[in-house]
Amino acid sequence: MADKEDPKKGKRSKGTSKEVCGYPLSIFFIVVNEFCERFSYYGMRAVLVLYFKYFLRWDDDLATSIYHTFVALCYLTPILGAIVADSWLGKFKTIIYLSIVYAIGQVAMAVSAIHDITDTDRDGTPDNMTFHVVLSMVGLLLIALGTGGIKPCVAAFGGDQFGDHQEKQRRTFFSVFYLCINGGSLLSTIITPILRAQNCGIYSKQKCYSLAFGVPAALMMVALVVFILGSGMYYKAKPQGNIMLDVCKCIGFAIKNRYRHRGNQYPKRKHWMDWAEEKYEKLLIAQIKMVLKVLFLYIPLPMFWTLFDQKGSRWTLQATTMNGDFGLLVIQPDQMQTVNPILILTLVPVMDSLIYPLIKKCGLNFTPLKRMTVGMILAALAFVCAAVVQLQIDKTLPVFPSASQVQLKLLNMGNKTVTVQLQDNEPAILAPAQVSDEYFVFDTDQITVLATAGSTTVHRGISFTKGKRQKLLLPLDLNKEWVQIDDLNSKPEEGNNAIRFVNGKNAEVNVSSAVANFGIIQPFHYSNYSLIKNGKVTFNLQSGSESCEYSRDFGFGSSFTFLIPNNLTFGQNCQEEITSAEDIKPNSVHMALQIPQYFFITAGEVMFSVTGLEFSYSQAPSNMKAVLQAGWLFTVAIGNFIVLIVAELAKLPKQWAEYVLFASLLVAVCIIFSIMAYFYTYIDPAEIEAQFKKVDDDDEDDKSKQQKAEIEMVKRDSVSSSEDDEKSK
Ligand SMILES: CC(C)C[C@H](N)C(=O)N1CCC[C@H]1C(=O)O
Repeated sequence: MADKEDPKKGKRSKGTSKEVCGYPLSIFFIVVNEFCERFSYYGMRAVLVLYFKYFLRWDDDLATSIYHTFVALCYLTPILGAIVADSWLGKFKTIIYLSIVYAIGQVAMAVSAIHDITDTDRDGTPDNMTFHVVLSMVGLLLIALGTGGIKPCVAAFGGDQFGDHQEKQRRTFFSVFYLCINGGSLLSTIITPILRAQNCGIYSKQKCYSLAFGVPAALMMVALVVFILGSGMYYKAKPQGNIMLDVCKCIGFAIKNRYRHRGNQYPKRKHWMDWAEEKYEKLLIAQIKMVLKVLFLYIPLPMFWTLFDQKGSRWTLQATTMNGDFGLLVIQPDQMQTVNPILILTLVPVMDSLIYPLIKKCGLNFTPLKRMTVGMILAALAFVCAAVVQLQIDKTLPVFPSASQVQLKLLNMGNKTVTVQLQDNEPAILAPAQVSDEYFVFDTDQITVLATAGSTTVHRGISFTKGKRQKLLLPLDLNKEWVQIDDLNSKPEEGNNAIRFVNGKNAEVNVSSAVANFGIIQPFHYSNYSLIKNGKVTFNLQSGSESCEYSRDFGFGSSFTFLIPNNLTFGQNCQEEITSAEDIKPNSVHMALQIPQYFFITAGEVMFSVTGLEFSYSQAPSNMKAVLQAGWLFTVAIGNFIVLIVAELAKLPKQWAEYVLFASLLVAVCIIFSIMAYFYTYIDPAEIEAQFKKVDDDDEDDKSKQQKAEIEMVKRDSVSSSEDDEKSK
C-alpha cells in the first residue's frame, strides 16, 4: 500500500486509515490485538507450573526448569519472527501466520489438559500420561514460536502506522501499547487461576486446567480476528528481500576486507564497516551502522531484566515469610506480583501526562537514554528496599539448629506433672498435657535425661541426628517407650501453616477438617504434618461414637503441634482442652512493606522498558524495525538466563546481602551504560536513508550524463576521424 498525502496538513500520513484525534484508526486494532494476546500468554503462564506439578505429576525441579526454559524461549523466538517479517513475508503476514500457529498451540494445551481423553478406568487420573506430555510440549513449542515471533512485529507494525508528522502520537502509542500488555496480563493472572480452581470433567470432576488454557486459546483467536478486521486500514511496508542475509554477507565482507588490508600502507577508514564499500551499497552500510550502534548500546541492558525477573522468584519467596492479611483482603504470596501490572496502569499515564512534561518545563532535556538510565537506578533502589525488608524479616525468623546442633522440645502426654532434667540444664517442670515453650539447644548427639512423675523416676540416654529439631513425647507411664518426633526445620512453603496432632488418649482419634484430613491417630502417636492456608479452620475430633470440634485462626508460615490430652472429655466443643505448641511463629512482618520495592521497580520499568521500546523503533532503519525490536526482546531473554545461572551460583548466606549485591551490580552496569549513552548521537533513520537515496539518484544522473557524454564523444571522434580520412585522401 502506498503512502498517502494528507491534503489538510499537506504532510504524509501512512495507510488508508482514518485519523481520530491525530491517531491512525488502525492503531485501535493493533492495541486490542496486543491486549488479547498478552491475556492469552500471561493467563496460560499463570497456571503452567501447577499444571506440570498436579496434572502431569512432575516434581518441583522438573516443573520449574521446563517453565523457565519455555519463558526464555518465548523471548528468543522474536529473532526468528523479525527475520521472517523484515526479509520475507512482511510484518502483516508474519503476524497472521504466527498467530495461527500460536492459537493452535493454545488449543493443544487446552486439549492436553482434558483428563477424560485417556481416563479409561474413569478414576479421574489420565491413564496415558505420554499423550498429555507430548501434546502439551508440542503446544508449548508452538506457543513459544507464535508469541515470540509476533512480538517484535506487532510493536514495529504499530510504529509503522504513523507518518513523519506524528512523532508525538507514535510515542504515546508505545505507552498505550504497554498499558495494553499489562491490562491483559493483570486480568488474565486473576482470572485463569480462578478457572483452574473449578471442577470439570465428563466422567469425573477434576481441577479444570482445560478451561484455564481454553480461555487464553479463545482470547488468542479473538486477537487474530481483531487484527484481520483492521486489514484494510493498515500501512504495510514491503519486505526488502533477504535483508538479514545481505546484512550478514556485508558484515562478513567488511571484516575480511579489513583483514586483507591490514598494513600501514592502506589508509584508515572512518568505520570498520566502510571496508564493505567496495562491494556493497552505501545505504546498506549506513543502515548496518545504525543497527550495530544500537545493539552495542544494548549490551549492558540484560542486567535490568535480571533484577526485574526476580520479582517472580526471590520476591515471591520473600512474601512467603510475610503476613498478607490486609483486613478486608487476604493476599497470597504469589498474588503480590500483580502489584506490578496494577502500578504500570497508573504510572504510565502519570509519567506521560505529568512527570515528563514537568521535567520538560524545568528546562531539562530528558532524552530516552537518560530515562533508561534513571529507570535502572530506580530498579537498583527497589533492591535496596528489598534488602531492608529482608533485614526486618530476618529479625523475626526462628533460629533453626546449625549442622552441629540439635534442638529439643518436651511434651508431656501424661496426666501427672513431670520434672525433666536434660543434661546439666535447669530442671523443666511440665504440667499434664503441657509442652515446653522454647527449644533446648545441644551441641551433642547424645544426652542424658532424668524424668520424674510422682514416685516414678526414669534415667535414660537418648541420641539425636545433628541438625534436627525434635520433640520428645513423654508417655503416661514413664517406663514405657519415649517417642522422638521430627519437627520442621524450616518455614513451611508458600506461606502455608504446617499442622500436626499428637494423640495423648488411650483410644484412637480421627481428626478431620474441610481443608485437611489427618486420619486415624493411634493412642500415644502422632499424625503427619498437613499444610493449611491462612484463615479459620475447624477440626473435627472423633473417637468411637464421641466427637468434638476445635477451631483455630491461622496466619501465614506458622507450625503448630496440637495435643489431644489424655483426659479429654468429648463434648460439643473441646476448644479449651486441646493444648497447642507453637513450634514456628506466624509471619509478623506485613506484606505491605513490599510495596515500596514494587513501586520502584515498576517506575523503573516504565522509564526503562516503555522508552526502550520506542527508542528501538525510532533508531532502526526502515528495513530492520522488527529486527531491532527483537534485539530489545533479546535483552529480556538474556536477563532470564542470568537469573537461572545466578540462582545456582550466587548463593550468599544472607538473602539481604544478595539483594545488595544485585543492586550494586546494576549500579555498576548503569554507570557503564550512561558512559556509552553519552557518546551516542540520536539519528533520524528516514532522513539518513533519504540522503543516501538522493546521492544514489544524483549518482545515477551523473552516470547517465557521463555515459551520454562518452557516446557523444565517441560519435564526435568517429565523425572527426572520417573527416580526417577524407582530408588525407
Ligand atoms: C510481568 C508483567 C505481567 C508484565 C511486565 N510489566 C511487562 O510488561 N513486560 C515484562 C517483559 C516485557 C514486558 C512484556 O512485553 O510483557
